[in-house]
Amino acid sequence: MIKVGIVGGTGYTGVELLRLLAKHPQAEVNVITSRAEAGIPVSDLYPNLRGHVDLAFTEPDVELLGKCDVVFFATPHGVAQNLMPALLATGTRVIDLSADFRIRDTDLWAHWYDQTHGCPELVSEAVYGLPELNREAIKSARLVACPGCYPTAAQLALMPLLHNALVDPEHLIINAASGATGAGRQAKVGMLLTEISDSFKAYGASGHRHLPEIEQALRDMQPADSAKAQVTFIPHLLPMVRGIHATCYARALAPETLPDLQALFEQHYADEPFVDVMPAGSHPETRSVKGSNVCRISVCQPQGRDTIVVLSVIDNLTRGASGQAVQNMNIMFGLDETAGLDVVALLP
Ligand SMILES: NC(=O)C1=CN([C@@H]2O[C@H](COP(=O)(O)OP(=O)(O)OC[C@H]3O[C@@H](n4cnc5c(N)ncnc54)[C@H](OP(=O)(O)O)[C@@H]3O)[C@@H](O)[C@H]2O)C=CC1
Ligand SMILES: CC(=O)N[C@@H](CCC(=O)OP(=O)(O)O)C(=O)O
Repeated sequence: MIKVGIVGGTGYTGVELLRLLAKHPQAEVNVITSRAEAGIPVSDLYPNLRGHVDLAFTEPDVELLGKCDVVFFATPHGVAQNLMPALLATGTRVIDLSADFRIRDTDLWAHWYDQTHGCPELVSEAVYGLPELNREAIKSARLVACPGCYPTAAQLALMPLLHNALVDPEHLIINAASGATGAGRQAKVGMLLTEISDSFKAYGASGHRHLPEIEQALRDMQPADSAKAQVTFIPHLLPMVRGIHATCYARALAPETLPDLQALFEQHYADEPFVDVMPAGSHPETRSVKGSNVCRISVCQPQGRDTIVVLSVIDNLTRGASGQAVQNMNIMFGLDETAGLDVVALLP
């Protein structure tokens, strides 16, 4: 069994990791940390785990975590980078769900995250954990930086088009909407039921920290000689608990010679266990992926004009965070990529 540690077990991504790993056939959680809840049994805080997880929270301790084969960080930005050098020195491998190691340009990171990076020397070693893009590099990585939730939905939607250089990479538009768990578990007035229910709004329209991350991966998936990316990204808050819906718009470079897009998408993702290209004319819905690691996609070309639209849905906590983190662990340890993730979405 792979010995797993989790730093930050009381947030939504931490408890989602526990839900998935509790049923993983080849991994067991040995250490789960929380400074505020140290000493408290996990199942006291999360009764859904009663009978499945027999552990208590402990203080984060590098020596204890270093005895694990792999450590997940489910902590706010800025935490993993401070513990990373000491932890990697113990020989354990790390999967970071935060944004600390996602952006290769540390000045750009500092600009968007409003703090100086605490561990710039390890940034270039980190592998961006989008398996459909970086599977080979993930296999041998010591440090995997899991993509953010909006980036995952948008990057999977646009990858077949950019990989085949079919659209203008400098005129991409991503309108995406997230459920409230995307904002984490901390108490904030703006996330109260009374503030968000029965309403819908955009936020961060003039700039959201996922923009540089989205653009970096959109460049990585293009042929090297033409890699550019300029994205207009507008996130929205949906009055629901889980799920992201991204509507992505791209302009065809040569509309008259476009291949059959449905066939292109189906072929691109034919061997991918966690991307489902839906039949032409489908409208994927967030509830069809609730609690599962699948990204459901559909592509269309409204009125046959030169704008291509790709619709993409994920569960922000599963494919957008903890499920993708477990998928990365499976790849790193040479396991069946779907181990512990063969879950049918909860519908309705
Ligand atoms: N929510 C989502 O949909 C997604 C979240 N993410 C990312 O995953 C990470 C976790 O998010 P989320 O689960 O929402 O959690 P929260 O940010 O709500 O939870 C944070 C956890 O980290 C622990 N923690 C906080 N500060 C420290 C510290 N200095 N040292 C050690 N532990 C600390 C907390 O426990 P305690 O303070 O008791 O130690 C708590 O368990 C974030 O970086 C987030 O951006 C990524 C994709 C999607
Ligand atoms: C609804 C909501 O507030 N969503 C979060 C993003 C979700 C996320 O967790 O992304 P990171 O891992 O990069 O933090 C936000 O817009 O800040």
